[in-house]
Amino acid sequence: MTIYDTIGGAPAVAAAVDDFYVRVTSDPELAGYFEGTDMRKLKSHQRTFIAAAIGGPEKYVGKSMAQAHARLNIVPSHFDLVVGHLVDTLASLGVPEHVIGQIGATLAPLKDEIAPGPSTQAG
Ligand code: HEM
Repeated sequence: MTIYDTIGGAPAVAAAVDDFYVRVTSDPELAGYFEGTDMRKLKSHQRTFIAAAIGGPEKYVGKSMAQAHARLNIVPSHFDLVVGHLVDTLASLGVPEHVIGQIGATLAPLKDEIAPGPSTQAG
C-alpha cells in the first residue's frame, strides 16, 4: 500500500493542498513569495506533484523543482517553514505521525534544489 492510498488518495491530497496554501499564504514570512502567483494553477500542479511523490498514479508534468523556484531566491529557513506548514496540515487531517515522517523524508531531499541560496540571503 502506497502512502497515497494510506492517506485516502486524490480527495485527501486535494484537501491537504488547499489547507496547506491557506497556511503558507497566511504566514507573513512567506506570503510575499506568492504575490502575483496564479494559485489555481499552482494548486493543480502541487496536487499532481505531491500525489506522484507519495505513490499515486498522477503524472507530474510541470517544471522541475529547481526551475519552478529559481527566480524566487528562497532561503533554506523558509523551506523549513513551508515543510512545517505541510506537517501541520497533514496532522490536522489526521494523517498518522509515522506517515507524515515518510512524506517529510520524501520531500526533504528537494531542499537543495528549491532553496539553494545562502541562509543569510533575504527572501
Ligand atoms: C517540499 C517543498 C516544495 C514543493 C514540493 C513545491 C512544489 C511546487 C510545485 C509543484 C510548483 C509548481 C511548478 C509549476 O508550475 O510548474 C511550485 C511553484 C511555486 N512554489 Fe513551490 N514547492 C516547495 C517549496 C516551496 C517554498 C519553500 C516556497 C517559498 C517559500 C515555494 C514557493 C513557490 C511559488 C511562489 C511557486 C509559483 C512560482 C511561479 O508562479 O512561477 N515553494 N512549487
